[in-house]
Amino acid sequence: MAPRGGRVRNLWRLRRYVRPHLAEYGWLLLAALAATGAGLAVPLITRRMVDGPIAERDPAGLLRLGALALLLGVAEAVLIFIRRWVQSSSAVRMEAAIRSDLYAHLQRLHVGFHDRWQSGQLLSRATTDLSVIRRFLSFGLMFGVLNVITYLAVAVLLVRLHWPLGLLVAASAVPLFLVSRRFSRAYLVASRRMQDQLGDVATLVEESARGLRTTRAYGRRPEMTARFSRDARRLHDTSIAKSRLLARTSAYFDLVPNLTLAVVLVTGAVAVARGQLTVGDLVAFVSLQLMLVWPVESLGWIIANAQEAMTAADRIQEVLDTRPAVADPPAPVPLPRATGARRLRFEQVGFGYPGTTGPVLRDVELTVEPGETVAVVGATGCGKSTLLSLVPRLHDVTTGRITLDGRDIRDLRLADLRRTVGVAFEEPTLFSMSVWENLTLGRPDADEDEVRAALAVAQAEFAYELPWGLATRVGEQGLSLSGGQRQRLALARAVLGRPGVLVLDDPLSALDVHTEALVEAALARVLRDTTALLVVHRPSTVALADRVALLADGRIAAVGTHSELLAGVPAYRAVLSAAPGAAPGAVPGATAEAVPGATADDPDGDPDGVDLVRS
Ligand SMILES: Nc1ncnc2c1ncn2[C@@H]1O[C@H](COP(=O)(O)OP(=O)(O)OP(=O)(O)O)[C@@H](O)[C@H]1O
Repeated sequence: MAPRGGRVRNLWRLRRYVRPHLAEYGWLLLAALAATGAGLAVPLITRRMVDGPIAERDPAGLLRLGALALLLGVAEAVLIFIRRWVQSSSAVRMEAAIRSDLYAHLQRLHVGFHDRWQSGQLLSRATTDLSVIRRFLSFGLMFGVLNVITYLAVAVLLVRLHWPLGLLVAASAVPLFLVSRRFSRAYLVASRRMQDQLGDVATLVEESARGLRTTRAYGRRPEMTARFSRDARRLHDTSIAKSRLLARTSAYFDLVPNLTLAVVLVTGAVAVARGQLTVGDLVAFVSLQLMLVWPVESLGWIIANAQEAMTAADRIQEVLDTRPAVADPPAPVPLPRATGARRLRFEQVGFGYPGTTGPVLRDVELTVEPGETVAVVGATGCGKSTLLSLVPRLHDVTTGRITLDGRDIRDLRLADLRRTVGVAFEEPTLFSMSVWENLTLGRPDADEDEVRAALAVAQAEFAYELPWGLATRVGEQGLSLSGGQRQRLALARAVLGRPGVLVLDDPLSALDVHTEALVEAALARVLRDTTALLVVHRPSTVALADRVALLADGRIAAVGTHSELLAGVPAYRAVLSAAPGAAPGAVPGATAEAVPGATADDPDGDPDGVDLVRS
């Protein structure tokens, strides 16, 4: 949590969203001041009525002044209506502008940021926190300014009517000020705690909704419910404590003006009896003082609202102040638009996730020649997916560099890089949009023929059989499709438009043997024209690759053809035989029939595989 000064500054920094509405705010303030002026004039007219027409029994004068009071009352009502109408709509527009900037920023932020932040915390910032800020901009701020002006104006009028009582009323602001200071400090802590806990609950709800199947399948509903109840109870307790704090302070804010009123009534009556004050003066004094009750009573709410808005601004700025770690370089190097395969090279690449001890990848040296396909094989958790994620710059290398046609990928414009690199992840994500939109996510300009060709490669023509064909909206995260169908659509998305580099993380894992064979055959044709890096778990998929890189302990332990590695690197054989789809005790490709050119007892093979490492 930022220090107090920082939080005020964070709220102040949102002024750029208010700036376009400054003129509206000016008019609003003017309307509000006019309404307050009209309201303040009524007690003064009442005073003249009491001391004039009523005391002198002058019905015509009474009617005149009554009509004037009525007119002022109507004017006040109309002005308040206009103020509220305009006020809400400009605040909603400001909220929408902040929300779209926040969303755009979240989209720009690197993957590492999203790894660290709970989605519920982001969700609550984009919803609850922004609503708090909208309430402050539409009501809290305006009433804060207006109430101070009203208080000052009334205090001046009261002092002019009867200075000792006027000063008494003005002095009653001192205890109010002291209470509000203590209250705002305590309320700030409580509101930050509540807004954070709200984010935790949102995270839990989101996680539970996503993991519903797993929870049900493992019969963990009671545990999940208990976990949710615990967090919800915590939020409930904080919320109650916060409300009680406000209730206690509001009671005090109620008490002060009412006590002052009692003193004024008694002292005022004595003053009237002594002839120091007219009845009209006393009526006007009391009426004006009554006008202060609401501004004082609402003080607690306004302070609470301002504190919540500061907390919300603090939480929003935490996100907006995070700079994308992966961004366009200041002077991007152009990547020739040439279609066709690119040369991908890892030069002494090292990488470690922020906040973790020790690198995941070390001194990775690997070249994938144009048109070549290299499979990355290794034990689970050795860093294969991490290695692939470096190519589209989901993360940046910690040491060394990755080049594309000799250019460091960090020197390229991100849009150029990502247009050149087609990616399919282990977990195929589909968005709540049509199949067509999902497919053309990275290439909105793709035409029907290109989409058809991509679907053919991925054996995903089933998409045409969906109720509305490619216009069918797939459910949240594509849940209405099977795992294999989602994977094939994700593969089609990656190969769409024949990117110069293809990065596929175990793209066929969810497919049955028959479909896998069909996809492999089609993919083999695509791979001929592109540079590809594939993470492969199944031995059968290794056949797609020209060469294989064995990753162990974050290093490339061996590089060679499948048959070379099979023959010469025991660790490779061990990894493949442990892989799903490998027959127990036998590795496909260990015989010459399974992978042409492979021999189980390659005479040139080095048992350690050290000589096979080349790039
Ligand atoms: N976002 C992350 N933050 C911190 N550590 C991570 C993150 N993602 C992965 N790791 C760690 O990095 C290491 C390599 O993970 P990675 O997913 O690259 O392995 P992998 O070889 O692809 O595994 P698998 O074959 O099981 O998919 C693991 O120890 C993992 O715990």
